Amino acid sequence: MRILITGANGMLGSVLSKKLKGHEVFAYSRAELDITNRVEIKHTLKDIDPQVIIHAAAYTNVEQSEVDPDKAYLVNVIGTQNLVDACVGNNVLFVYISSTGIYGTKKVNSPYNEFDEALPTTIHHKSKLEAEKVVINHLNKFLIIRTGWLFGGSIQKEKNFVFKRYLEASSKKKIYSDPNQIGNPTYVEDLVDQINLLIDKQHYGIFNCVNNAVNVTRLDYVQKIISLFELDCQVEAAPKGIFKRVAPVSSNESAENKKLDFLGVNIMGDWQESLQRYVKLVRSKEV
Ligand SMILES: NC(=O)C1=CN([C@@H]2O[C@H](COP(=O)(O)OP(=O)(O)OC[C@H]3O[C@@H](n4cnc5c(N)ncnc54)[C@H](OP(=O)(O)O)[C@@H]3O)[C@@H](O)[C@H]2O)C=CC1
Ligand SMILES: Cc1cn([C@H]2C[C@H](O)[C@@H](COP(=O)(O)OP(=O)(O)O[C@H]3O[C@@H](C)C(=O)[C@@H](O)[C@H]3O)O2)c(=O)[nH]c1=O
Repeated sequence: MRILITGANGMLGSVLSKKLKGHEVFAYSRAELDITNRVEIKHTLKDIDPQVIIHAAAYTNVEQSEVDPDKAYLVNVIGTQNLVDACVGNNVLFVYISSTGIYGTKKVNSPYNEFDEALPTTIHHKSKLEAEKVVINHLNKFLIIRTGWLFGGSIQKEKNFVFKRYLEASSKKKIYSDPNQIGNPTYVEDLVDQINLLIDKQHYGIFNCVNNAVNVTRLDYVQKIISLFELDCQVEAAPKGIFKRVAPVSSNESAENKKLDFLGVNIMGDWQESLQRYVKLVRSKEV
């Protein structure tokens, strides 16, 4: 299949670009294809005539989106609209990468599923939900993938939470992490396999796609990262106020893959096992 990938320089996009072997992949970084450039989008899609578009480009700075909402809406909503408009009338499968952060704050400590209403609380997550609506309202062949707390890929990527914690703990005896926010640390390699399976099996619609994690806090996550790197550093619960955020991010970004389970196609494994595989790669300098 001819697959076009946006955001190819990002944490997810770069792994998608490498891993979707067996397909004819056309991967574009921002420098090669800016999704806010409507004319460029139109020409590229006409030239490539893709059968699948995996749209992994986004403005992902949650904090900065509160300060500059126009930037978030321009890239995330209008950028998606530009791609969608160029697909209308073509028989292309559009895969949009969204976030479990869109569910908001209604549930306190139980995971969100696809039948929960999305009530986002931050500009970033509002922009992600608006983009979902653009896809749903204009296309009939789409996959919306709601994921969260991604890790993996090159250690140089800005969004690489795992490697950043490794660097921090390498130079300190004690670090802090948030004991109040829960979510599902999710390995990009697993996510790519899951997306590939959904495409192969011709499933369409909205899917939560996260690694299996029950009531896992950022503190649990960072403790596990540091223990897998075998660093001599204590990870303690951050006192209130240490991680002051501009964005009112939900303290519950956790989710379950209910629809994948119903359909018998959930191949997302346990987060700790996936994290172990990734840390092993980082330690052997393979990424
Ligand atoms: N990281 C996470 O924990 C989560 C991510 N997601 C979603 O997954 C997807 C991938 O995110 P992730 O890889 O982690 O994030 P990254 O920030 O690593 O990647 C996003 C990529 O989008 C590119 N981009 C930004 N603006 C434009 C533009 N105008 N035109 C083209 N490309 C652009 C960036 O380019 P450049 O490199 O030049 O800045 C970057 O490479 C996104 O849709 C994100 O919302 C969802 C939930 C959690
Ligand atoms: C630095 C640090 C942060 N934290 C906490 C504070 C804060 O809640 C959070 C910040 O991490 P991030 O910057 O990765 O968080 P954030 O940008 O909010 O991460 C997100 O990415 C976007 C794209 C999404 O869609 C979200 O759903 C989410 O997965 O982690 C720790 O617990 N320990 C630490 O050492």
